[in-house]
Amino acid sequence: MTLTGLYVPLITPFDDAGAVAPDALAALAHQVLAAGATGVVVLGTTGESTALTERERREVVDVVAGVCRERSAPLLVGASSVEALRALAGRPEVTAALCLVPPFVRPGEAGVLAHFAELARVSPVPLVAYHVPYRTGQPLSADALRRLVRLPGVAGVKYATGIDADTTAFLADLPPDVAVLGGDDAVVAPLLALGAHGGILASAHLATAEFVALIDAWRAGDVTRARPLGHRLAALSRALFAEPNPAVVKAVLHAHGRIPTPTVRLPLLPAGPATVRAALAHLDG
Ligand SMILES: O=C(O)C1=N[C@H](C(=O)O)C[C@H](O)C1
Repeated sequence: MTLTGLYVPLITPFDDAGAVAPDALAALAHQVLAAGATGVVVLGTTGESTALTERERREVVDVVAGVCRERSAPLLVGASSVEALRALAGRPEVTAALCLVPPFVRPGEAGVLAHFAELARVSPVPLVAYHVPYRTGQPLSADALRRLVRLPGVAGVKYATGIDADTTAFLADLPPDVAVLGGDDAVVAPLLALGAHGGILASAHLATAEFVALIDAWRAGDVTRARPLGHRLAALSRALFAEPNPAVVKAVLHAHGRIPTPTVRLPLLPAGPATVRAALAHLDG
């Protein structure tokens, strides 16, 4: 299995009472898949998974699994512990688990590799390692990344770092059948230019078809089309990430009438009006 294309990490919409809004969630999944996304992700950072109860997490997976079943679309689910991975057994819609490099502990590269080897051993589905060192505090060299994606049961990596010497070394020498999906929205275009297979991009709730076109253009080597589109979408991503994700994405979706409220749960705070106006101007202006 090589994962390619655009995967939209869905926000979790809340209603006026602050509960998960299942109909709005299903509608969002339908909208982005109809606009050309290859698949969707639930319970990522963008889904505020750490602010949901266990029951809400199950509800989110149930709702979006239903949409993916109907549309035969791949579904990735955030699951970073043995318990969360085992809960994915018996869910045929789940293509892979998005599994975070252990945060905060900073176990070192050998610890990260041992951790993923053990999770892959018990997981009922392949793992996509979520490498986001500015959140986890754990860097990985090109050599460690290569060893990580060669582990049995690891299908690829969501790569959410800036672009540095380890990035170029890693992408220059990728094992076959391994997917690199960009997860740092503002630099996904250069990552695609280096050979990434697609992206997991919260920004792609908006301008979904354009993000699909960006991935297609870089993968086809159509630089004339890809470069200006990449610049435009990077500016949109910068506007959507001007405050902690997904506060601005939710505010814009709400302003467009696609979700019932812009509510985010603590510790996130609602996006400020000027930030939301600036993001809307990128889309509507
Ligand atoms: O939820 C995700 O998956 C994503 N999280 C990133 C983050 O918030 O740091 C951003 C990316 O677009 C997708």
